[in-house]
Amino acid sequence: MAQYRRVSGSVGLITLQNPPVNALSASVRQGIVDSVKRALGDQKVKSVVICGQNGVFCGGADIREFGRQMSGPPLVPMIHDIEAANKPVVAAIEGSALGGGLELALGCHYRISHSKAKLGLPEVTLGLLPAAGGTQRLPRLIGVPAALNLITTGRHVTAAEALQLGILDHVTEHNTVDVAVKFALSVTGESLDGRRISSFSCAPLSDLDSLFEEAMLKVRGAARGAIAPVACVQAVRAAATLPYAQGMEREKELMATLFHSGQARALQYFFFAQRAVGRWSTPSGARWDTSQPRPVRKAAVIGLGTMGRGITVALAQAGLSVVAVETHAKQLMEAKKAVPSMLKRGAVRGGTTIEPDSITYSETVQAVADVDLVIEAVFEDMALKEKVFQQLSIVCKPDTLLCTNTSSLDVDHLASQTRHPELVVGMHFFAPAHVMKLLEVVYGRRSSPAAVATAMQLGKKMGKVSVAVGNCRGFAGNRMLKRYLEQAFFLLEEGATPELVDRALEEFGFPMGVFRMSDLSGLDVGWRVRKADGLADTSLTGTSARVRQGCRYSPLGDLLCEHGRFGQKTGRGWYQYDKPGGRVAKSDPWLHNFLDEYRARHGLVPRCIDQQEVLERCLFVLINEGFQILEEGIAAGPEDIDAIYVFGYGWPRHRGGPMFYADMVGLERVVERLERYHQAHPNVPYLQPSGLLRRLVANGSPPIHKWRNVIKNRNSQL
Ligand SMILES: CCCCCCC/C=C/C(=O)SCCNC(=O)CCNC(=O)[C@H](O)C(C)(C)COP(=O)(O)OP(=O)(O)OC[C@H]1O[C@@H](n2cnc3c(N)ncnc32)[C@H](O)[C@@H]1OP(=O)(O)O
Repeated sequence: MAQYRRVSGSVGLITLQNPPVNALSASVRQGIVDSVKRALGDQKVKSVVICGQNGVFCGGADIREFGRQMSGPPLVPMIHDIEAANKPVVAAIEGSALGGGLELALGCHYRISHSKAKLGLPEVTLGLLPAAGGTQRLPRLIGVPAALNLITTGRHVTAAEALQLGILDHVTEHNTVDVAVKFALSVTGESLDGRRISSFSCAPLSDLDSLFEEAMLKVRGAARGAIAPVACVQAVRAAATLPYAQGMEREKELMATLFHSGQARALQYFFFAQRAVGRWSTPSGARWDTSQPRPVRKAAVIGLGTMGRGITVALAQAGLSVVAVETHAKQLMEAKKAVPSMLKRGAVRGGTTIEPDSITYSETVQAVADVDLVIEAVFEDMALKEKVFQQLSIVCKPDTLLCTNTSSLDVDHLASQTRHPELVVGMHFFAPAHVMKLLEVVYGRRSSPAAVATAMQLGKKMGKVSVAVGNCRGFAGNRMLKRYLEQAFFLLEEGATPELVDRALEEFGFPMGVFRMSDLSGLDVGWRVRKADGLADTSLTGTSARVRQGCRYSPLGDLLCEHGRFGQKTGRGWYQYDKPGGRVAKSDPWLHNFLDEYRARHGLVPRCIDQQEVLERCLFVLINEGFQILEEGIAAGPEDIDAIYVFGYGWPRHRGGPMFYADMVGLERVVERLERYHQAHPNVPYLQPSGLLRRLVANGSPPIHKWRNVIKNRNSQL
């Protein structure tokens, strides 16, 4: 809807009304069309102001309408009619002017904004392009290079930057609508000839071809197979080379290729999925809207290795005062140097300032006596962690929340070491902890709703996407990853190479394939866990070398570690590097010989493995574990798993996340392929389709947003 009224005698004021962000739904567009017509037809009205209710100009087209039959007046002619009006139209921008919202403002003759507003054309992040004239008007207004940057990245800019770029005419600290109305009065009757952006030409550039070639190269490099950024470059090129009307045709044509694409569906699903994970709940009844978080002003970190340092930085960046504890003097000294420089680099990147004395360092756990929350980040060793939790339980205030940054250990067991198990939760950060967006908040059997709510809220304050998950080995992310890694090892045994497997995964859209990723994170990490679990026994020979607990097992990773090949840190792993710590992975003949010898030793006849098999084996088994996790209630919904994989494991966002990908591929096909692979590898039980996956197929493979109903029905029968 849009409200229309006349103010200050001669100004028609149009207010968009569609809470919470005044998205341009069919009824809002109809309201705008009707109001503009009224204003232009009213002789008493000399100028027009368009604003949005509740301090938000407009969050853009209504994304929820995209998957449906479109109705109501289309955006392009609506904006065209505003620009063609013979009375000045002023956009009064507060809050956000994004996507179609900014495109609407670009159709106005003047743009006035509050200093706190954010502007941008984020359509590319939804798999689209700004197809309401954005790709044609913005380059004409601010020049091709700046428009390319905004349109291909979708980044939001502040009002100050928008003013500098020339998007805005004026920025105010006062009531924006009042300022815009006054301004509209002041320009009444003035010529609008120089105010219609569609009549502008793009500022000439000396070498347009090389500018666009470079832009295309950059975009293709960063897009990892996403098609929208490429289409954005093509559309801006049309603005630079064609008259406006033809440019608009090109914009429409390019949008048509994107609009119904699987990538657009995936990205729009993911937009809502990110918001859905904020509405968390746990089986014990704790919920985002009813569980009260506790205030956390002062926090502590125990253990200042790589993770602890990152967490310390992230806490300080969130404005908390932090006590950083490390009992090893050398490690403490190193951390005292490293943390301030990490903070400094972060401040430069983010344009922020950090209070230098917000962090105090200590060599003893006693220093955490008065903190509100502790995050333990010591070495991944249960005995050590037990000791830390026992100590914390004595030293801390009785109501201090005790969190563990374990990546797989039992949170309930750690809680049992304390006097207040209800105040214990897992906070599983991803390295580097001050950079990576994902945080798994792991609730235990006894974690109180307030404890979960506090950890979730703290994560948000730290700029993380916090996902609540239940307690199990590896939680959601690493539990699924284990199956993916196992399949990758099995593929090597059967004839694949690390290069082949990695290429398939990288072409799928992962920034790194599984083997390059293992080399980066260190092969010794998994080896240590497998040794602790009694799995990494390379003394076994014959058939028993490749079987553990009755299931297929590959000792390849263990053997590599025994050769001292820990990945990048030792200069050798699945690949070779020019030196320890080197970054550029090169194919390693030693490794290929090693694989040949290994296969010969175990009587394995290598066969040709294609990329499709790599993707199906590695991804479908990971997805299958995801269904198992949903079945067990470890994750509340598919959106949680998808957010974990996109934000924590490099799953390409334009493929929506593993669970969305399964929906796209078709659940029946996933079941069929898993069954086939299970038949071929009967000693790999995880290739058997999970009960939930089968039930969804039996229920006619409902779309992903209906899966929760099937999960709920099952749980209510238990
Ligand atoms: C052939 C057809 C041609 C059509 C041409 C189309 C050209 C134009 C395309 C577009 O405009 S696409 C949309 C572009 N806009 C965006 O991408 C902005 C998306 N929104 C945001 O970034 C943020 O919501 C915000 C506006 C910055 C506000 O952030 P805040 O943190 O305050 O609130 P949120 O929790 O994010 O959102 C609240 C609520 O509103 C829903 N929502 C937000 N934007 C939209 C939207 N554009 N359409 C529909 N719904 C929207 C959001 O999902 C939240 O609801 P819940 O999911 O929590 O229920």
